[in-house]
Amino acid sequence: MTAPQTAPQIKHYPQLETERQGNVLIVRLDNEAARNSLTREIRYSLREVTREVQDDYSIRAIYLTGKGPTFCAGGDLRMLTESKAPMERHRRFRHAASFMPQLMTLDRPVVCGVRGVAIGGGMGLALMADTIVAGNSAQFMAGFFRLGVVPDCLTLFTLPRLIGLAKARAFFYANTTWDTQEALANGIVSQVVDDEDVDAVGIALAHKYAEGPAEVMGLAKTVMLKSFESSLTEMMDYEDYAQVLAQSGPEFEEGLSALIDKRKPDYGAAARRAGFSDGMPKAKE
Ligand SMILES: CC(C)(COP(=O)(O)OP(=O)(O)OC[C@H]1O[C@@H](n2cnc3c(N)ncnc32)[C@H](O)[C@@H]1OP(=O)(O)O)[C@@H](O)C(=O)NCCC(=O)NCCSC(=O)/C=C1/CC=CC=CO1
Repeated sequence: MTAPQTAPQIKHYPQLETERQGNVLIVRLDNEAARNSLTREIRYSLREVTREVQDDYSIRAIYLTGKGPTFCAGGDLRMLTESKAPMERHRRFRHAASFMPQLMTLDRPVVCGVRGVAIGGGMGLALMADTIVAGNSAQFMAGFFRLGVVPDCLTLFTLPRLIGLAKARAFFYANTTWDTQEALANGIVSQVVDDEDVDAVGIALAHKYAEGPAEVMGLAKTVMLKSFESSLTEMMDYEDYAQVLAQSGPEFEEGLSALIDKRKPDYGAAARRAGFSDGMPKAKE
């Protein structure tokens, strides 16, 4: 039995544009009129597409970006004028938040391309990615205290870890805006390119990541995220567990034999041959 050559199509989700390029999924926030703010539709769609990717190991990396000149204007301000009843608010925000841990912990590399403003929750969304490629116009803005809301979209998790507690406090308290050079100097973006090159560079990087042992990289990502809440001995255990899993999988088999044969490994083909492309074990070729 041979593996299918054409990649399965991704479902359509409201206010998201999705495109399959081989084993890379491109996801574009698609609500330019409201500056890609995090509407119910976008949050729901991000949650659902992340779930779909979670189950589909034929997708080996993601490129996330926004359509139009603004990456993401953060939380949908219209939500703030809706009912103030505490339980209703709680439910609404829990629902609003449900895509975040899924995207943050997705066991596949995520590259984010940012052009224009990434403010508040929009910056939070970008920081959930493994790597950010910024265009010249990119601006990373705190935004939360201007509005009188607590920083959310996991920024209280990601930013202190990325830049340290003292710098994160100052960033939020002073309602800071970083241009690309400041974002680069603070290490939240990996490179700055012309706006028109952001997609090409970001997608090429996602393909490069996808060429790697994506499932093994996913294990490493999961263990890395645990490092902030674990002791040294727990980390030894996680590493050990991840290593045993990795070395029992097709990607390690491929990596080792490619090294011995002095050829470039084809991890994608190895994973396809093993038949786990949609998360369900299949008969081997
Ligand atoms: C700098 C801007 C992002 C873009 O400026 P500009 O290109 O000049 O566009 P505008 O004319 O201002 O806006 C165009 C239309 O988009 C609507 N819009 C913009 N931002 C939002 C938003 N966040 N939610 C809903 N709609 C938005 C705007 O109303 C215009 O619509 P009309 O054409 O119909 O009039 C600039 O737009 C800007 O500064 N926006 C606000 C950014 C902001 O403060 N975001 C919130 C940060 S805090 C956060 O994200 C967290 C929460 C927490 C909890 C709950 C709710 C919210 O946020």
